[in-house]
Amino acid sequence: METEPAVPHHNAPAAGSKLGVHYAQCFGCGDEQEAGLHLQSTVGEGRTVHSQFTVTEAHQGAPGLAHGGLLACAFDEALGATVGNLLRKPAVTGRLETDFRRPVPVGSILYIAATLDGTAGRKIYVSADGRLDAEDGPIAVRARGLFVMVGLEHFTTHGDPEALEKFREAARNNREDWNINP
Ligand SMILES: CCCCCCCC(=O)SCCNC(=O)CCNC(=O)[C@H](O)C(C)(C)COP(=O)(O)OP(=O)(O)OC[C@H]1O[C@@H](n2cnc3c(N)ncnc32)[C@H](O)[C@@H]1OP(=O)(O)O
Repeated sequence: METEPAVPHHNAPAAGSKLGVHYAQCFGCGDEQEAGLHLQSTVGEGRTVHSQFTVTEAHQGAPGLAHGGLLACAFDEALGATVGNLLRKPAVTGRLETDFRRPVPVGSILYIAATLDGTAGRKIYVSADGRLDAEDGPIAVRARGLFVMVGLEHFTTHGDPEALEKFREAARNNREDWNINP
């Protein structure tokens, strides 16, 4: 199947919009996960989303340095936020590749710029660069993801139905932040 340019949903938030927390318990962005990444994202021009996260002591692998798997988590979140908010269709990560180019010290801020690269049927291709301490800082991590669009039954069948209902209630009350309906 041929890859086509990804076309943002007509209700996708405009450039400059700050994206809210999509789920309070999410390790990537949730505000009820004390040791989580607390990633914050803003829609950029075109098919881009800019995210930031501050590396804390809770995120270490080696002393004073971020754990690689945790950095991959930040990219999963940043890419997922890009897919979810620009396309406004439920999708999950099928494949995530990360290139670790420089160590990321505790205390640094990672600036992640993600772009929707294209779609092919249910497949969504998305990629991102993570730069150290400034939007034009040196690239520390690069990632490419393949997300797969899923029906809401993916979450009802495999997830926690009670938590999902609370999530849907929050989404109904805050449609501007997140819309789980395709
Ligand atoms: C705002 C939101 C932010 C959220 C950020 C966090 C996002 C996440 O972390 S999601 C959690 C992690 N991911 C998961 O748990 C997903 C687990 N995997 C699954 O449920 C399934 O394997 C799933 C849904 C991805 C695909 O299964 P299924 O629906 O049966 O589709 P399937 O036919 O296998 O694949 C669809 C297409 O994707 C392709 N594909 C699926 N997985 C991969 C992969 N790993 N590599 C390459 N291609 C793949 C298939 O080849 C197929 O391609 P084609 O249409 O060309 O034949």
